[in-house]
Amino acid sequence: MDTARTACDPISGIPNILSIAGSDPSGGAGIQADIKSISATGGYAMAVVTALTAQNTRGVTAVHTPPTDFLRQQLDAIAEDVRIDAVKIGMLGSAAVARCVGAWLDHARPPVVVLDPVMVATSGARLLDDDAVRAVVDLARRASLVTPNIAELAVLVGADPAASWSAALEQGRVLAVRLGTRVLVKGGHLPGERCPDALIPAPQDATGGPDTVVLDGCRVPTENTHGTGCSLSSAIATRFAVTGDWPTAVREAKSWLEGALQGADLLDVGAGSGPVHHFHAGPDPRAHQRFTELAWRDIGELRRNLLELPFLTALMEGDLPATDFAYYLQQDALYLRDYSAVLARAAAMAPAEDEQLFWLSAATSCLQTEAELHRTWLSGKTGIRAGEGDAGPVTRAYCDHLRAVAGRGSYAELVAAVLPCFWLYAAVGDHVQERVQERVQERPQGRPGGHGPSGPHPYAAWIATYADPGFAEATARAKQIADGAHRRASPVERTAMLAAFRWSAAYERDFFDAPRARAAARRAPADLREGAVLA
Ligand SMILES: Nc1ncnc2c1ncn2[C@@H]1O[C@H](COP(=O)(O)OP(=O)(O)O)[C@@H](O)[C@H]1O
Ligand SMILES: Cc1ncc(COP(=O)(O)OP(=O)(O)O)c(N)n1
Repeated sequence: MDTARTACDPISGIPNILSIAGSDPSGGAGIQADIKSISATGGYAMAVVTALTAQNTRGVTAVHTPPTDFLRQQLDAIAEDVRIDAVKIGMLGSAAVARCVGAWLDHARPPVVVLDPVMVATSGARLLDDDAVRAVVDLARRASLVTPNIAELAVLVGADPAASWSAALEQGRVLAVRLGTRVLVKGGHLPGERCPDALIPAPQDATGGPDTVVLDGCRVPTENTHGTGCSLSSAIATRFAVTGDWPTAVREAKSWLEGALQGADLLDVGAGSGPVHHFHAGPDPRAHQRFTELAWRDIGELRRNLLELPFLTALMEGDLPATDFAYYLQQDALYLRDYSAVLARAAAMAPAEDEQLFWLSAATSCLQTEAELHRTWLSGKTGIRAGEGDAGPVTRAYCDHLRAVAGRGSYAELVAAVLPCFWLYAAVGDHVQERVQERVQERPQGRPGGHGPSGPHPYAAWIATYADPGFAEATARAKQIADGAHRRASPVERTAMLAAFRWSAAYERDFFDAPRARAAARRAPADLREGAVLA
């Protein structure tokens, strides 16, 4: 089974996940748990029923298995119409059902298959007859990931259930070799305060590939653990379809499940082992809010600090030291070159042509602005030539942050990371323009704004560049794109967007403060300067 990065719908970012599993009418396990889990973790859920159980939180009283040709019709109906980004397989019940699903996998070839080899429910009820185990092993060879619990792991390797974490890991390794696929060993049924899981690579991956990844977790003190295996495997399938990385998918799914277990006692469902709270995080309230509103509010204090920076006050007053201004321009020119490359990356990741074109044009105008900075401001007025000078610590950190998001983050995260450069710069421009106008009205004869008793404003021409209507338009479009990306993002991505925006905003503020910080450092006694050798 091909396990390369999946391509879920690039526009919505919502993958289509198919659960092939049994029905648990009490809603805690089976397809009912799968649908809740897939939906809660950012996927679109589909379900094909393999078997019907009469079940509640205390146990299973009957199982009805519909004919396998009807199962095949359900599977074909979906595959003929819908792009399937990942499949999760749960209860199969019989060898015939397992073989039917295996034949369909060979035919439909979905890109990702997560198999939870359900054999026994928490209540102790058998959910797989004896001769079906071989058929499930056969099916497991076609899976991208198999997620047995301790008892199922023992059956699959033909041994007694592991009594310790190290024994479970050993059985997991044996199973991965036997099946030729990756295995998630789950510590849920072992004693102890911790509840680790471990992702064991497929043998072909293990040669020079990734090592076993242990994902630690704390044990949530609750009796309500019905359906944890179903919920976890569905969440992993969903998060893998979104992220394309197994350790990330398992980490995100496990962390979400921990929240669902913590919220389980809030539910009042049945007298036995109750279900977990799939929607513990609620429908993400941020889905209905604009990113730009959330983010702007989030950096309220930072914005106030930025507008009060001595650099801006001195710029407006016209008494900013020329060396500080030159340093600022020089760092800006260095920054713009990297920023342009990051914008080009956003263009490459953009889901639609109009967004692609927007980022490409922004990347181009950065390079043009950089050239203009050198031509008009740097070489002429400060004697600094193009490419001269090193990036200072703030420029370096800001560019590193942007490059890291461009390399590792999603499109939504990258859009959030590049936005402050548009938006805060525009806000600084508006602020400076407004104050300058106010002062002109207060002191029509004096600075700033032209010729007064103390002479022309030295930065009037620079301040005038802030009034560029083209930049205001581009800022409005970048904000609109960020709002769209946020609407389509998963809850995890929304959090990452806010963090990326917050970091960039902080660097943006520090960027305007960098000339002052540099001048202060230069005034410090020699033995306190960076790199000083102390006797
Ligand atoms: N009490 C608990 N606290 C935290 N995590 C748990 C708890 N019980 C199970 N888990 C986690 O739930 C997932 C399902 O594990 P497990 O219960 O072993 O499987 P199954 O539900 O298939 O029997 C695993 O990630 C496991 O670590
Ligand atoms: C219809 C159905 N499918 C699977 C299970 C067992 O699910 P699992 O998630 O392994 O749940 P617990 O063992 O934690 O209950 C089921 N009970 N019913």
